[in-house]
Amino acid sequence: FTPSKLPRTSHPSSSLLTLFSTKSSSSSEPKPIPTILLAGFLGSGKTTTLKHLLENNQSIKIGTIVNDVASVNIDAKLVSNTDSWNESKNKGGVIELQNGCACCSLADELMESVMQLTSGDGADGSRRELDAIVVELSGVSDPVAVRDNWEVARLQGHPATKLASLQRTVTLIDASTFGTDWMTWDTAGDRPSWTEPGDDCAAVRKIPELLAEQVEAADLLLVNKVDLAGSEQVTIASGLAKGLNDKAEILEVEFGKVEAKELLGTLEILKEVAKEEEHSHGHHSHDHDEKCSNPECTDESHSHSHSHEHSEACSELACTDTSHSHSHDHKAESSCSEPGCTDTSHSHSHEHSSDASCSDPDCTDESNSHSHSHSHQSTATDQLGITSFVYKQSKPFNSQRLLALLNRWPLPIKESLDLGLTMGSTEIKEGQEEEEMAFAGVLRSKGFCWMAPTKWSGGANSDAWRHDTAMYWSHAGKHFGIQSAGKWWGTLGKDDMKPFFEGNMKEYDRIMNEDWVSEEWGDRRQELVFIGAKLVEADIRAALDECLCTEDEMEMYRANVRNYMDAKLSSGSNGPSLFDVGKIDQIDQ
Ligand SMILES: Nc1nc2c(ncn2[C@@H]2O[C@H](COP(=O)(O)OP(=O)(O)OP(=O)(O)O)[C@@H](O)[C@H]2O)c(=O)[nH]1
Repeated sequence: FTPSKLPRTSHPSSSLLTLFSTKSSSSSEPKPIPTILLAGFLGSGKTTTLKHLLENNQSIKIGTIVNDVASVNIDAKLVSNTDSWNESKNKGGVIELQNGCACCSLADELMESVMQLTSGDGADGSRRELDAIVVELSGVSDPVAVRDNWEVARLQGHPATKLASLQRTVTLIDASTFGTDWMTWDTAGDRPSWTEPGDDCAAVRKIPELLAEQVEAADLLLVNKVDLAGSEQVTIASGLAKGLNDKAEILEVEFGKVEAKELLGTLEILKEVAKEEEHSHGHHSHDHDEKCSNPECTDESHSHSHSHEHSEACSELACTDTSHSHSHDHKAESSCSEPGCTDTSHSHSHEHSSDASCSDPDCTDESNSHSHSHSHQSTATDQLGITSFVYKQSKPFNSQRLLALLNRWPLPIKESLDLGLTMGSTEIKEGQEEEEMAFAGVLRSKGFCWMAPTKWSGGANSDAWRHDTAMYWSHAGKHFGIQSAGKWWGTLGKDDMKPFFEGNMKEYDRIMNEDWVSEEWGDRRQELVFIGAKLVEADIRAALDECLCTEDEMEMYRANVRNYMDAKLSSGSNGPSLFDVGKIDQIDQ
């Protein structure tokens, strides 16, 4: 297990490591089907979004896998119904994942469902031709864990990963509750019907942690229910989401109304489908440009979802179709950043072809679909003053001083979050310690930390294990926790590490370049990300620096390591057990 990565206590699913065929792929194997994870809290609108996708795309054949927490999978029924109503040629099929979460207990079933979905298509048993697979996760699933499991399966050659490739995570956010949920003390088990009795894995999940994981994993964030939420709630939800994950595209939507290409994230799917259709039906699919509003267009087989050239027509008053989200496609040109475009109901997502005009230095989309979301979200984030920084140090924390600081850390309450986000919360009030106030604006912090042992001897009371153990620090909303994250790579020599990276030397090089702080200490380090509203970075850094071991403490640390090793060696045991990888994870759980 890689000590430099966040371990998921119950994943990767050990059962995924069970036996399956590791046949090597042959060139005749078909291209894997692009697979999308649809995540989001309970009730955020996943099923609504999925239904909208199935109802409003006439040419993409989508297979769905629906995971619900309850023993009766209502979502699967809803989706199945929608799928059945599709024109028969586009039916993708629906598979239920039931009574557990796909991130752990159902990991194997997810793989099997993919196999099932892509195998027979009924009568002749031939392979079902799908353009995409959408997996609707349960409201308490962690998409990162699903991806981790998938990757383990892929590395092990699971046949499902040859049939489908996990490409994208789309997370729904309920704009009307996001701010409140962020500041709750609840665990998922505290919410009626969020989890099934006995599903302890899901029940103990802290709601803000789940929210953070779901948001942070996303390639696309759909801030849903904007009709229900007030504009301030939408601003807070979008701003918080942007602060947690500034790499994701963010769209504000209602009833999950988003165009298929936004959700699926790749125009390749659509292009291939369009090509196929053109071949088989002649001219059937058409570009949704000016002709789209052609009053004579009577083609009922498509949804009349509109794409426009970016022109005055963008704000076309005559466009009264309420069934679609008015997400607009533009050709890349100077008018892309047109200051006059004030339509806040759409996302300004851009589609343009890869040509000379695509010289935007910020454009990193390798697939060339160049899907951009901008302006409204960044404005929201700017207004909220959400920023982030990384705290990196190559010394351990004095554990007692750090814990004392954390005890004084004022975790914000809901009211002050709203206040903090809209007015700034880092103003120092009379009688309050500057250091405490420095942390008031922190909404999320996470990363690895190195804590110096406090007792090198004393049997069960000894915490010498800290020397080897990377700690994962995770704070979301009111919840704060530090737990073991496995061993530092520095417990091994550079050469001993190499066998762990066979086939992935890039990661080895990355660790050497980015994480390996010194020959003496290896990758032991502090690496903490802070995200918050109007953070006073210098004060937070100063408060944390105060907790680092002093030079004298470092000398003592070194002496203790030497003594410890000498004692171990002279005890005649099989070498320094402190450095045995994989033995002490459970100590502080
Ligand atoms: N007003 C409003 N209601 C919405 C919107 N999106 C979804 N809903 C409603 O919210 C409720 C929950 O939506 P679902 O799509 O079932 O949510 P979900 O994420 O699939 O829920 P779970 O599968 O139970 O986690 C339904 O009653 C929807 O009709 C929206 O944008 N606005």
